[in-house]
Amino acid sequence: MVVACFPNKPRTSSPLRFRLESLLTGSLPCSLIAKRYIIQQRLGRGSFGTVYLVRDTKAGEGESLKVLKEIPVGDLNPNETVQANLEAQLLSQLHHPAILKFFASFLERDTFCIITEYCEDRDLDCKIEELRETGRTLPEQQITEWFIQLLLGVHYMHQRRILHRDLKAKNIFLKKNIVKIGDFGVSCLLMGSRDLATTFTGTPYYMSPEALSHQGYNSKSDIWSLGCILYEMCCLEHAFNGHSFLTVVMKIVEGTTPALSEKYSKELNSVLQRMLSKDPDQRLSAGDMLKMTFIEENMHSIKLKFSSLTLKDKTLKSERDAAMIMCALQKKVHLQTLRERSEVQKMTPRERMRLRKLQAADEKAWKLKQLAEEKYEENYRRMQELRCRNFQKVSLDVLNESMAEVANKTQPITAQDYQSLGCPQPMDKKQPDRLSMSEPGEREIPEDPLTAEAYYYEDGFESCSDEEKTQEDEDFENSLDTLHRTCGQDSDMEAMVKYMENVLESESSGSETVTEEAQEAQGPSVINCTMAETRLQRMRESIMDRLGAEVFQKVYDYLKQAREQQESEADIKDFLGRLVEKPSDCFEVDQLLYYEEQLQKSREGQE
Ligand SMILES: Nc1ncnc2c1ncn2[C@@H]1O[C@H](COP(=O)(O)OP(=O)(O)OP(=O)(O)O)[C@@H](O)[C@H]1O
Repeated sequence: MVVACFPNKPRTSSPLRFRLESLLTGSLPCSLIAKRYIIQQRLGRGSFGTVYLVRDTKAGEGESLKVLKEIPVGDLNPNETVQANLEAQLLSQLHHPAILKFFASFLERDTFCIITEYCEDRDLDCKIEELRETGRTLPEQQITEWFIQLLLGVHYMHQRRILHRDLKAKNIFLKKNIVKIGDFGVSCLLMGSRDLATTFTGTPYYMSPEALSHQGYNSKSDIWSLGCILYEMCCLEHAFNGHSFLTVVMKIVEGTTPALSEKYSKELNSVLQRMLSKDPDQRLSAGDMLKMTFIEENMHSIKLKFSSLTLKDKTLKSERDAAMIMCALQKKVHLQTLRERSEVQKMTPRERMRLRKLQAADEKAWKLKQLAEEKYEENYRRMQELRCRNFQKVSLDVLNESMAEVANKTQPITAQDYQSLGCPQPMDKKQPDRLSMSEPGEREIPEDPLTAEAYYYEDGFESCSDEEKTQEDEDFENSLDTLHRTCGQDSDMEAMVKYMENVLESESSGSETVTEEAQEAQGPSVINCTMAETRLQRMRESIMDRLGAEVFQKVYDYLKQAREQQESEADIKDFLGRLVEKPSDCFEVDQLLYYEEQLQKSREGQE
């Protein structure tokens, strides 16, 4: 085995990385990245670069949190930069609810930045780890639901001739029970060649036999990785496990296909077997699997579930919107009252007096109306009582008598009543009243309650309705506008329902295999071997962090020699057991050696 060893020179931070870290630690004042992103927190570090949660200052409400992935790529020439941006543009045009949205990318000096959707419920790997730690498992229904979503996403990308090359639980993100595949197409965007992308992108546990034995990568290789993820969701451990890199590779290439426990349906197990077939030609494509009866039946029930959930969501949303409208209205009324008050302060004393009089009249008119109503009701009630009592003796005389009685008993509104209310008594044509005299122009207050109410309003207040549009009116209208826009947005669930409908209705399965050659139609990928070196350097740093620099060097030197001399697995395990607590901790050193060898080979091939 030819091994290329790279010097462990310390990495110099890129200017952008330094800036991002400074922004995060607060040593730099809050500033914008690419004129729009503000860093919020560091989410983690992957094998290519560091990931940050950012706020997009140009995004709409509820859509401002995004993810920035910064990847050091070394110096790129202008052609490479243009090509990288073109490929990134292509990725940003893909829309599927099961694919992590790729918003934008930009180059800043030697750092390539990718902006994607943010998934607040973390990744599937974290979820599986959490389940394992708490001794729980996922019910088959949930597994099938997530698996079908993944299948729909993979199908969508394969139809567009885009391969993932690194499907793994860590690249599946969870967002409100919707799964989203991250980094689709990114490997080719970053790697210098398809060969490099194939070799350096995959994660051993998920790599297909053909990818490991360099027999080419195609869409069926993504299906293998998806099968490994399905197994992991059911069993909470890798489908192909081992204490060393080589053991895992041997199990993948030559070992038996793992099966699910009895706990899971035989249909689900059969899907898994078809995905983990060693021969890529025997493996089903995403399109083929979506046409399987078991998958179709489950898709139907998920579609129904999602439709009813979105309906419920919409009802809740309408209620929320109604509350929002109410709140906006109350605010508007409150602001109008305040404005009226300030108008009053601007009035002359004479105007203010007139206003006070109008308000008092208002109050009195209301009280008068109440009083008239009460009297009217009382008279009516008495009349009814009387009618009842006299029902037996219906004679004209008696009736006349009764009516006279009623007339005596009814209580017309007296001058006293008016006085007690402080209201002017209506002008009596025969006997002009003192009060009414004092208010020239006042007319008679009618007995009818409604007319009585209107009595004092002849010289009413100015109406607000025909005033100019004010700021609060605009705010109010804007809030309705926002509401309207939000209502029009399709949720991920609705989009997923549409994709499911399309797949269920379509005749063809789209079963053809997407090969690397077909994918070349997109144009060559660019960002040279630097990415591979970056990845190896990151691996080296991460192993050293775990084992310590000294132990790492010992393990590295020993394994390099042992692999060259083809020593037995048992001997290697025995020796490593004396160097480290768990020989499996050396898994990544083995993997590093393998990658170094591959990179050396590809360099020799380029010369
Ligand atoms: N879109 C995202 N939303 C939420 N968290 C994210 C997102 N992308 C990445 N992360 C988190 O950031 C961390 C680093 O992610 P990244 O994808 O760079 O590395 P990785 O998946 O751990 O490894 P690799 O680089 O090999 O794929 C992980 O903890 C991941 O869960």
